[in-house]
Amino acid sequence: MAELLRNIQDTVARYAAIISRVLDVSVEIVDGNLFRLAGTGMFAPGVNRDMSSEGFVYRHVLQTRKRQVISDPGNDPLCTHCQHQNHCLEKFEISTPILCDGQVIGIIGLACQNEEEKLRLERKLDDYLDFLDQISDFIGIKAHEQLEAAHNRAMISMLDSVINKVDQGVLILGEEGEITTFNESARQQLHLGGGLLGRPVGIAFTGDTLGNAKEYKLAIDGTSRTVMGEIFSIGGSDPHYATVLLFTDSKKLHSQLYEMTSTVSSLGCQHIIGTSEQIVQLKLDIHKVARSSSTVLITGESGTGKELVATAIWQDSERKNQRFVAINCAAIPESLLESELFGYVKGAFTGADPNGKIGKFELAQGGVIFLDEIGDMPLHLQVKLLRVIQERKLMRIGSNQVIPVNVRIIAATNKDLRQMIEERKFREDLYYRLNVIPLHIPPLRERKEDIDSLVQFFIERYVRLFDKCYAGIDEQTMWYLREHRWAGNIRELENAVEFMVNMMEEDGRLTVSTLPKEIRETVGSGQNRSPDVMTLRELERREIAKALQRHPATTEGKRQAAKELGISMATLYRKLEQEENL
Ligand SMILES: Nc1ncnc2c1ncn2[C@@H]1O[C@H](COP(=O)(O)OP(=O)(O)OP(=O)(O)O)[C@@H](O)[C@H]1O
Repeated sequence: MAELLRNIQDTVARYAAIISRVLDVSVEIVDGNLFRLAGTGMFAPGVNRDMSSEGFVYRHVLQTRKRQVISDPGNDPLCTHCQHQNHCLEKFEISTPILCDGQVIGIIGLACQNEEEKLRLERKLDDYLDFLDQISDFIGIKAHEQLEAAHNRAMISMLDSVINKVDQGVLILGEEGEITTFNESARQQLHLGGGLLGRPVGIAFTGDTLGNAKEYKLAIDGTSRTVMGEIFSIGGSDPHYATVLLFTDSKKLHSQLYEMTSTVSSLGCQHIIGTSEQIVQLKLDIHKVARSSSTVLITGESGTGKELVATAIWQDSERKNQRFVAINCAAIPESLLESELFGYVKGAFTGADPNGKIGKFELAQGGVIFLDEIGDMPLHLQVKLLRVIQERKLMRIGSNQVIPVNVRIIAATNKDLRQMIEERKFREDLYYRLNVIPLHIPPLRERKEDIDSLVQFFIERYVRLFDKCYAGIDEQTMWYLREHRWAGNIRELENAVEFMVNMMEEDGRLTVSTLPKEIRETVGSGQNRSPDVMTLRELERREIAKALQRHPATTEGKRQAAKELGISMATLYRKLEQEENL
């Protein structure tokens, strides 16, 4: 504060000159540290000088904040300690404080050097004192403005650094809707180059509120962008700062939501294990269908890899860098499925999350939606889904806004949809809309030749995951795995291998004893076969399994099993080998 006047030294000098010209006396103006900023007449040579060792009267003014008029310099009590007390050149003195926000920031000092000047001043003293007070006020106001401007500059620079730290986009608009301030996030989200300042922005509320944010369409340079955010009116007097828009680009918001909720792994065709003719053909088909946007219907028993095939189509397609959003129509309560699929806006219906929700279709915009267990979709929703597929548009529940949909649909089911159509549980028109590209995944029991490679694949996966040392798997154990019926298909096989790796002994070998009990029992007892289709070969397999199960998985155990079966060890090994090569 004491040095405030130094920032307006030119102004101070101008006022000193005016006073001097009007009153025709010597004038000086010092700041709060008694540093002379301006001087005329006898004070002119000492401008920019530190006067703190003198100025006894000034120090008194600084303390009392009151004007001092000294009509007999040298003899006044305030002059007692002054070094010039006995040879003072001044005949009359006036010291007027300059105040800013209640503090003395400087003093206007006026001195008469002869009696004539003194008489002139004394004659109209009251008028002159008023005049000095006014000039002091002017200087004080100017200093206050300076202080405000510096304060505002500091605020703006602090605000700038704060808004550049926030993730949200910030646009500050002037009264005419032109951009007056923006942050880096706004520039990036709106994909705008330099020169944002001054550009007009059209803001239109779409009518939808999701979460705490409203949805707006921003029109800048003829392009429209959808953002979610809040608008505040600043309400000050500065026309450059009328409105603040805090926003997140809808696409960014969708990505954040997707990151938070998605559990899908981006597995491609190379992760589909199997060398059977059916799997090789399936991979070729995936590669072909991946190129289009046509709807795909994947059928197959539970655990055959329908979701894996869906992600492989996505990963092989041009949409691989867009989102893959999966929804299991059987796992979501019927009452919630519609809002999960299409979303809803704030206040859409009672019982809903009051904040609204973005639907899976919207989340998948530009990418792929995987409708798993489509056979479990209730009939009334089948109608709505059909409409979205036909019109490629949707409306959030409770909203009037039509949203264009650019999403590839992949549906999957383990149900017989044709049968369901006959039973009037599935709409025929929807079936044909979905079944544009049908892909069927055969169950594992129809492609037993894939079992070995799948087992190896899962052993490697779980050995790595559990950080175990693996030394190999017994032929006899493999035989059990090949013989099992695998009602749960690959998921069941994977679980079995995970169990076995958990049970593995210190020696790192997977033996019959590590197999899940159920597999040992069903294969051993032949329960995995239907009795009326049992061939001689199967009968033989069954008996061998039973005999092996009765003895330990050692050479001696095998010798005893062979003895019980009435065959030699060599024949037993040959038969096990034949199974392996099947
Ligand atoms: N050919 C395969 N190669 C490697 N892993 C596979 C294969 N097929 C399926 N899997 C794995 O098996 C498990 C089950 O597969 P997925 O979930 O895709 O089956 P699904 O048919 O969609 O099952 P559901 O009908 O129960 O939804 C997953 O861990 C998947 O990665």
